[in-house]
Amino acid sequence: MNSLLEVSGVSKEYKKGSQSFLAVSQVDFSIAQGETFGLIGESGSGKSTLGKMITGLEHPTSGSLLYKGSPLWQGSKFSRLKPGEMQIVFQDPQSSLDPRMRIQAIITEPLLALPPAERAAKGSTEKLHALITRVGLKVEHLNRYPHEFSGGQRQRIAIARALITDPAFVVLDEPTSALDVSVQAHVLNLLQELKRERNLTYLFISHNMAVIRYMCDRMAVMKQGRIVETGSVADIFSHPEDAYTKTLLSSLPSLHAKRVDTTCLTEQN
Ligand SMILES: Nc1ncnc2c1ncn2[C@@H]1O[C@H](COP(=O)(O)OP(=O)(O)OP(=O)(O)O)[C@@H](O)[C@H]1O
Repeated sequence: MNSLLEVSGVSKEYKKGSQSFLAVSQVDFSIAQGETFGLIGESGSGKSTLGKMITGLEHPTSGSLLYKGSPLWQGSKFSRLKPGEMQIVFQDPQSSLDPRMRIQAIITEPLLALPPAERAAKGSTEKLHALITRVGLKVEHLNRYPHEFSGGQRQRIAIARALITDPAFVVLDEPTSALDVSVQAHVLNLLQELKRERNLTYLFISHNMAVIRYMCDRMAVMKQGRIVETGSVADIFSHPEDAYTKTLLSSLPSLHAKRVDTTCLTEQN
């Protein structure tokens, strides 16, 4: 298996005055090229902190993060191999989109990190129109503001913003948790399709076992900053070993549902 990302012994300690708190403790896992790797755990278990360390938004206290075999962190500096190679989509599109910016400016903002020629190529009118249409929105939406859209549409805008740089690796941090159930499956299906079309690798963070089962190839279960179980989704769902994983599975309403239910949905975008 070719690892795209290798996380080894990674910890994150937050300090507040004389107090310190270990949000992530000695975490190890790897993600192969083309895989969707799920991270599940209760609120506060360290999932988002891990996603932020991988994408350079938080600095690990210790441990190593290798991307394509090269360290992501050099001392206290995050070193991406190529700007825009990694992107992150956050849970709440309401707060992650600047209300004062038009959609076109929001989607093209990540291109500012790219060299001018690449910025021009990736932000061409043709590419922008193709991308906005591909995520299920319209070209005329580019002139509007975030408040003019539904939650599902706003998350489609956030997905377009993440993809404009043609990333290879995307962290999806609870990308559908803030959405109505009727909209969730549409956005999940869009993410699956985009992954296939663009040869993406995902780290998919969720607290919903059904969503992890639907989306992921392998997964890790986190509790209080530690990984308690890692394996293929099929193995963990059929033979969970850790007591906490068993608890998560027992709280799943329909353990035998292989898919997120898309049958009774109405498209709300
Ligand atoms: N910047 C910070 N300063 C101090 N503590 C923090 C900071 N960010 C996160 N924490 C703490 O670290 C722990 C892990 O938080 P994190 O957001 O990673 O958890 P999570 O598993 O993603 O939770 P959720 O599912 O609710 O998003 C929590 O106890 C949180 O309060």
